[in-house]
Amino acid sequence: MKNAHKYRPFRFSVDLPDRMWPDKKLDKAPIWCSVDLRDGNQALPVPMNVDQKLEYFKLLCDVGFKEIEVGFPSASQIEFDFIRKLIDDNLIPDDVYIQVLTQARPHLIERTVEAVQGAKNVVLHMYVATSEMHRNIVFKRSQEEVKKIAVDGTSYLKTLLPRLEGSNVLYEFSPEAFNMTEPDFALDVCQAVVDTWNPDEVGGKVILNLPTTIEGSTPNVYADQIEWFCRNFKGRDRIIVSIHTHNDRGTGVASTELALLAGADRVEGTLFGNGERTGNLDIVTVALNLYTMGVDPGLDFSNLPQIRSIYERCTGMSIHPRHPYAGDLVFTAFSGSHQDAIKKGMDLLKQEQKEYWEIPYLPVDPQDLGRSYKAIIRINSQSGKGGVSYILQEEYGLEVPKKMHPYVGKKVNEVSDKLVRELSTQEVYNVFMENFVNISEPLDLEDYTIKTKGKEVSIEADIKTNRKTESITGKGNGPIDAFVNALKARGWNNFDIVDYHEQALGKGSSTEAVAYICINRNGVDYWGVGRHTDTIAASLHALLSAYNLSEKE
Ligand SMILES: CC(=O)SCCNC(=O)CCNC(=O)[C@H](O)C(C)(C)COP(=O)(O)OP(=O)(O)OC[C@H]1O[C@@H](n2cnc3c(N)ncnc32)[C@H](O)[C@@H]1OP(=O)(O)O
Ligand SMILES: CC(C)C(=O)C(=O)O
Repeated sequence: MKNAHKYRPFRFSVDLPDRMWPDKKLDKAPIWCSVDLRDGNQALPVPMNVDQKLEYFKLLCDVGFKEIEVGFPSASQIEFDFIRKLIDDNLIPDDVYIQVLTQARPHLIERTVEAVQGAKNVVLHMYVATSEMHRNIVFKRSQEEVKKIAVDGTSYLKTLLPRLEGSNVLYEFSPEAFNMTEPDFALDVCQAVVDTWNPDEVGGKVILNLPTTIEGSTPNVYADQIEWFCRNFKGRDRIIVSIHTHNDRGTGVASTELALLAGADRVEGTLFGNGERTGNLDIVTVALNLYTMGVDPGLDFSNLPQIRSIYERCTGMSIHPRHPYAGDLVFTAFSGSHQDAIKKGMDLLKQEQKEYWEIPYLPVDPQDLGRSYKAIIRINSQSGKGGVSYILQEEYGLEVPKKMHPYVGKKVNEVSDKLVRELSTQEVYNVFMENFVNISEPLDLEDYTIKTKGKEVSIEADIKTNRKTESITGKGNGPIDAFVNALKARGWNNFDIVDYHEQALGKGSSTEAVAYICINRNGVDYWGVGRHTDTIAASLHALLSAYNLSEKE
């Protein structure tokens, strides 16, 4: 990268050697404000229409947002009409504040106030960019002149308050690009704006929203800026400190979390981080990060797939498969060691009543977010025996004995390696069935009869080979022992049973027996499985399967 010299180091840090935020903990939810319908919407190639906005607004209310920025009413007729519809059709829950954004220009302010007349609860949000870059490039004005835009805009808005008689009105001011503004100047503008609005006279607190409009530093620098601002603002109890981060450096979430440690009270963001360029802060992630630290976020994401589907339909955006919490693949392990650990964790969870969720590689219970356990393990050539046996157990109820896992895992791995792709659960099952279950060549059990006399069991079995059917007989202390002796007497010998397991599969009249038998032949272990409605038949098939597999090698 030969052009690094084009970019200069970040210049707007504060000097805060006694910073306190690194020792703080996130132990309560902030006030949340969704800006999906404004900042998110303004970044869409095709902004939402009124119907989509209505559906989205309902979604935000259902999730539990109490402050929702519903638009920039002076921007377009659609924005204006949507807000009017919300108010005129009484669609806003009584405990929800709608928020509207405007520049500090009189005709836009006036139109904004017109848009919200009659609303029960309103946040009037005005922004003026304060950064050096904006002052020089956009406004071409000095610090004092830019401050005057903010103060004059605030004064003008205040003169219109009588038009909102009967509404609960809060004022929000954003020094846009706060993070790239000289800290003293940002503080000075905000102080002047709050003094102009004078919350002691108007009532309520002023929301001072301090955005990283474009990210420009590491999150710790932003946290310092927020802590410094909170400490130095005169009349901290007259304001709510709000943060509004973007994600240009991919650290929108981190910036928000550190800024909360640094003293911010309120967070603006969007679902899944839709917004300008690389997006706004993803509120879902911050809220669920709190949740997974044991803090109730006060927002309900227990049906994330449904929220995601409404989001995708209304915005036309899609969610990356690895998007935190919401992506298709975030609860899926393909790799063997992860699968092994997840299977062990899930097995323990079934056996023990645990106080805390503790599954390696699954930081959150998928079911808490409306996801299932179905896809937590998927099989490809990176997968191992633990994952394969998890699928067989969870999807097909097959309790493959632990010592057999490596044999099944190897077969499945070979198939996936050969196909160079993921295997469906059905394919995993097929590999298991075809390679281990009821293997009937060269020897097949056609029929058998068991007789019991005292403790002795005798068997007569018809065994079909590729040429003919032979009847063999044997005695033993149980059916399997008798069958082994019958086989050995016929000369199909030179093996020992070294392991045996059985299970019932299914319920009621459709219950089947599954037997797993391991024989050792010439020092090598071979596992076979028998599946039958009859328990003894299942065991005999398991033994023959193991024997047949040893013959194939
Ligand atoms: C960081 C953010 O996301 S801020 C929100 C951004 N969102 C949007 O812009 C979406 C909605 N915006 C719009 O529909 C339009 O831009 C409107 C309606 C606000 C204004 O429209 P127009 O006046 O036609 O155009 P435009 O936005 O280009 O206006 C630029 C002028 O506003 C001035 N301006 C920009 N921001 C502000 C502000 N916050 N307060 C006062 N004046 C401002 C500029 O300096 C410029 O002035 P100039 O003409 O003297 O150079
Ligand atoms: C209007 C402000 C808060 C904004 O959207 C930003 O700075 O990103």
